[in-house]
Amino acid sequence: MLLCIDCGNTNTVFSIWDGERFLCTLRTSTHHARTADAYFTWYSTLVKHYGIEADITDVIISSTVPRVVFNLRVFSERFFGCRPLVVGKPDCVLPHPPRVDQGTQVGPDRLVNAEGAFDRHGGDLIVVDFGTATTFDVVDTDGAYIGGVIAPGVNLSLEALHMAAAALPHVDITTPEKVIGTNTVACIQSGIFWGYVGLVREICARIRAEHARPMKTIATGGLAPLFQQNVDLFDYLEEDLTMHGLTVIHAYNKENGAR
Ligand SMILES: Nc1ncnc2c1ncn2[C@@H]1O[C@H](COP(=O)(O)OP(=O)(O)O)[C@@H](O)[C@H]1O
Ligand SMILES: CC(C)(COP(=O)(O)O)[C@@H](O)C(=O)NCCC(=O)O
Ligand SMILES: [K+]
Repeated sequence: MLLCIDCGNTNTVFSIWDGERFLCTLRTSTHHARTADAYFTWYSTLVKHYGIEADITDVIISSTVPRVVFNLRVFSERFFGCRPLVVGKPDCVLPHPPRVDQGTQVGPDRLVNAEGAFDRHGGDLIVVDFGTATTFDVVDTDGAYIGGVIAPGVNLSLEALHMAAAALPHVDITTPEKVIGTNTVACIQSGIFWGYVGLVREICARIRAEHARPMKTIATGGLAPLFQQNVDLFDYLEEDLTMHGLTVIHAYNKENGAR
């Protein structure tokens, strides 16, 4: 069985793939100082809790935080006896190499999203990932990642308002019913929610105009469901897109990779 690990700047997600489906999805906060032993204590407790018989033979990691990879490697080697495949490292080959400026280090999560989305939908796609950052990944007709857009994430923007303005409280994001807020919290929620709706619409429209071929949009990431509820922004919402991309890249490396 394959253990897929997606480490974002906020959350680290583990998912066990048995070759046909994901048996479980486990989430913890991302923390570079977490040790291999701490990962295993957390992981084995939850796997036992869910009654899963997991025989892990392979591990694949995508991490937007380079520092966590060391402990995840140790975790994989110590507890499953396998050397993990790490997206972005030279020994991990991609089915569709990205076409970007030379020397650019594309976030591995974005490359994984692109592969996952192309596998499910074919080419000419915009993947919108509502993570710590809100990213737009553009997938060309042949499946290559060809660039995109990085905007500040929803929670990051909320936190920035709170940090910089003495009278503004910390607010949780929701879907406001009205635009005109009649109290401070409602005003902030409206600004962030409708501001992001506008951001997504405008950026997608401009990408489409530049790309010149019809494109599908796919949303993923922790906060994607919030934006799918009331407004028609995306063709598909796929919460497991990054995990699916990891299974695609793993299978490709089994067939074509250096090991
Ligand atoms: N169900 C949820 N409700 C509200 N906020 C969430 C939920 N899931 C994730 N988040 C928040 O959404 C943001 C993005 O989460 P995630 O996609 O896990 O980010 P990353 O991949 O960058 O670690 C984070 O700020 C996280 O706290
Ligand atoms: C843009 C990101 C910070 C998004 O990370 P996330 O929100 O998933 O934690 C990450 O993909 C990254 O560090 N990218 C490197 C630069 C690039 O992709 O061009
Ligand atoms: K992400």
